[in-house]
Amino acid sequence: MAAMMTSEGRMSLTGSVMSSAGGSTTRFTTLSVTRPADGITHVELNRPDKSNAMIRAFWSEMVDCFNQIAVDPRCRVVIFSGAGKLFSTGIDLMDLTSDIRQLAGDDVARVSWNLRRFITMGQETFSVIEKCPKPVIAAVHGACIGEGVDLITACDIRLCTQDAWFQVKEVDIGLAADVGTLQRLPRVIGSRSLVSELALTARKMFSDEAKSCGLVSKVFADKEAMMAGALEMASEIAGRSPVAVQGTKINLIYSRDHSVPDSLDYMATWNMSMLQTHDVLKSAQAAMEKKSPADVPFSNM
Ligand SMILES: CC/C=C\C=C\CC(=O)SCCNC(=O)CCNC(=O)[C@H](O)C(C)(C)COP(=O)(O)OP(=O)(O)OC[C@H]1O[C@@H](n2cnc3c(N)ncnc32)[C@H](O)[C@@H]1OP(=O)(O)O
Repeated sequence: MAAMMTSEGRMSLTGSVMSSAGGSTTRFTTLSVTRPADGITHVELNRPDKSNAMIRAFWSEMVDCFNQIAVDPRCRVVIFSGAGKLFSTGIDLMDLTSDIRQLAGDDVARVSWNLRRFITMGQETFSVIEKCPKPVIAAVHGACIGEGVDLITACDIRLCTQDAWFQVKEVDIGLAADVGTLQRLPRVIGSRSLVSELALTARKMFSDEAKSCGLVSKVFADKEAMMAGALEMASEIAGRSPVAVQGTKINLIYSRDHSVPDSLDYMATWNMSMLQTHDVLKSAQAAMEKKSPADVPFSNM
């Protein structure tokens, strides 16, 4: 697959075409996938003229994209952002109404069955981020609404710009959020009271509050500064042992969903093989020699 420099000086995997480890290629219409530096994949929501509203093609493209990233040994960390003036206005409202109207089934059971499949497909769109062992850094500017919040709560790290705002908007369009926010947001920000307030009133939460409640870990002056910060953070992660990094993501998510004893048990089983990696010896030696992990060549995984 050809790699080339974009007009912005980034390394591009031929625009919105992504190659899996096996060499097959997928063309995305709603996502742009580039490689700005070694080990770093940048996935960008790419419908800027429609405020990155999420259409049905986006759902399946997300699944394909993250399943490919999961097995791409060249990718060690992902940055996720939105093209244009804002991150995303959530589900495409035109799509939503036509999808619901066109649901097949000649009685209530069959219509419900198909609606359930539709909802679980929507859920998988964002669950794939969590299932992908590579850490994902969400970089949010401007509005992040509805499904945009579903998306970022499935990411591992969230950054935003000073002008960013977040809105759990679903109650305003007559539904209970059903593709991840109600399940993940309470685990991201500690206060269930705040989660309930945001989800029940659909009020906007601006960047300062997002930082103080822990939804984001850093706020940047503007998008340029945020993307530079995201790239710097991604480089820090990409320079470390992929065995350590991916094991950390997987075990953090496991422990979020299980008891401490169960998680410790899982961890012990995980590391009984992973501790045998060469990366431990290499890293320990580098530490003794006062070298940075970034100076140690770790093979891809
Ligand atoms: C199974 C799953 C079921 C449902 C899940 C739902 C979760 C959700 O996502 S709920 C949230 C839905 N989103 C919204 O309610 C936001 C709608 N958008 C807005 O309110 C505004 O766009 C805005 C954020 C206030 C920004 O306004 P402005 O700066 O004036 O831009 P616009 O002119 O409105 O937008 C530009 C362009 O984009 C189109 N667009 C924006 N958002 C959506 C959207 N969500 N769906 C479809 N289209 C959208 C807008 O129509 C404009 O298009 P033009 O062709 O230029 O008119």
